[in-house]
Amino acid sequence: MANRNVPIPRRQLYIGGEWREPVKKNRIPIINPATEEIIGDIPAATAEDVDIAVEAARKAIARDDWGSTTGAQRAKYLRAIAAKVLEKKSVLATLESLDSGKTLFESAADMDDVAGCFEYYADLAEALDSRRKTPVNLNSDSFKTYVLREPLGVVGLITPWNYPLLMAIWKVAPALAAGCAAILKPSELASITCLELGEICREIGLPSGALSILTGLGPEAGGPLASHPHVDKISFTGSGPTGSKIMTAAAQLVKPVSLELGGKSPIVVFDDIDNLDIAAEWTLFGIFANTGQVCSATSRLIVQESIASAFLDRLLKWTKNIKISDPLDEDCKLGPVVSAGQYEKVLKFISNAKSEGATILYGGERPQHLKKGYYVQPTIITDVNTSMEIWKEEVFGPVLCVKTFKTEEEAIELANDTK
Ligand SMILES: NC(=O)c1ccc[n+]([C@@H]2O[C@H](COP(=O)([O-])OP(=O)(O)OC[C@H]3O[C@@H](n4cnc5c(N)ncnc54)[C@H](O)[C@@H]3O)[C@@H](O)[C@H]2O)c1
Ligand SMILES: C[N+](C)(C)CCCC=O
Ligand code: NA
Repeated sequence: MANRNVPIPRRQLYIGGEWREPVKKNRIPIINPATEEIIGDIPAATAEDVDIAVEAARKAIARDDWGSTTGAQRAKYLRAIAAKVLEKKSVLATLESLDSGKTLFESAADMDDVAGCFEYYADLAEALDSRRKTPVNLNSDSFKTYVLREPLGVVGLITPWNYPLLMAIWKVAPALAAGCAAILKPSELASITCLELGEICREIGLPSGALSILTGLGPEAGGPLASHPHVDKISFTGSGPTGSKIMTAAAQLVKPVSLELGGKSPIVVFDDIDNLDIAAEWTLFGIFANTGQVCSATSRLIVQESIASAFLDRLLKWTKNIKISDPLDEDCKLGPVVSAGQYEKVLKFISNAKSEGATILYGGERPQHLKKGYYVQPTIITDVNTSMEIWKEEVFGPVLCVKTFKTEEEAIELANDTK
């Protein structure tokens, strides 16, 4: 049983290796989506704090204790972070569930992935040393030529709430492995574990300024980071519309940018499948894991007409048995969505689908046994056509839409019918 009373640490911004109150002293409430209660608050960074963090990052790169490290030295820091994450796994997982509504099982698995990711990039950092300077043979006596692999500089990392710590460290770990100085701006909807990463970096003695963590709102903290002239690259994971804004800001400075955005992935089930149960299990996993809040969620089921009825019967039977509860409950399989905004958005998608003529085969509402919390029933929608919003747009919630096909060509065309 999880300890629901894990205290929520009250942190400041993590800048230049220390905790620093935001210049404007503002804070943002932390809401537990399972109870709708305010359980703490996080600091809200603004452009002024971004300036301070960028300065700290530039200093780190100029200092020998970060700027002149070998990959092997940086790998030691990454492995120390991984070990601390595992040591604190139970508390971190509980904090992640309280903040984001993820089931405790999923949060714990995320923490294993976080540690694994730091280990993976530690290996790559070590491997970098022998490749840092590779000669290039130009068949010329007049020139000596090399390829030098160097860190890019200061990198800004802006991340979403669906895997709060995991999506952040998919960027932090490679940036540190490469020897960059990183500034992380996590999502304001779930930042607790990212701030705890700051505490871990302090505990293991990561050189100051190698990583700063600025919590805060997108336009107020993420915006100034993306458009800062001394941030050499932006790496962003989040929604398409925000990605487009980030790319626009970066383009003004011809700044490199990586974007990992949303999706509307298909899962295709053919009638020659050996085991319908396994297909049903993966279909449910694909759309209901993390309450459907996954960029790669398989939100469109495309099933061959001849088995559609039998397959849907099976899906329906299992969907009705999914345990929806507080994510810290044992055996919880479906927690709430992350926020009131996300809850409204998901319900609106469902009501729009209904008005466009689709059938809600199952779900579509708040579960009756839960009076509080941003819970949505696992939902299956049929009688969908390809011009409907539910077929085209990312819901980012526990909502599966279904279409049938006759031929393989038709299945492929439907699968690829996405922007
Ligand atoms: N491709 C992937 O690997 C992947 C992984 C996880 C999530 N996602 C996508 O993320 C989306 C859900 O996440 P979200 O709701 O947090 O996305 P979002 O775009 O609303 O926010 C992502 C981040 O951008 C920040 N932000 C918002 N406006 C900004 C602005 N104007 N300037 C700078 N930063 C700004 C937010 O504060 C947050 O930190 C979904 O579309 C999902 O598919 C993709
Ligand atoms: C592989 N994970 C852990 C499901 C992460 C998916 C990232 C997108 O939301
Ligand atoms: Na939260």
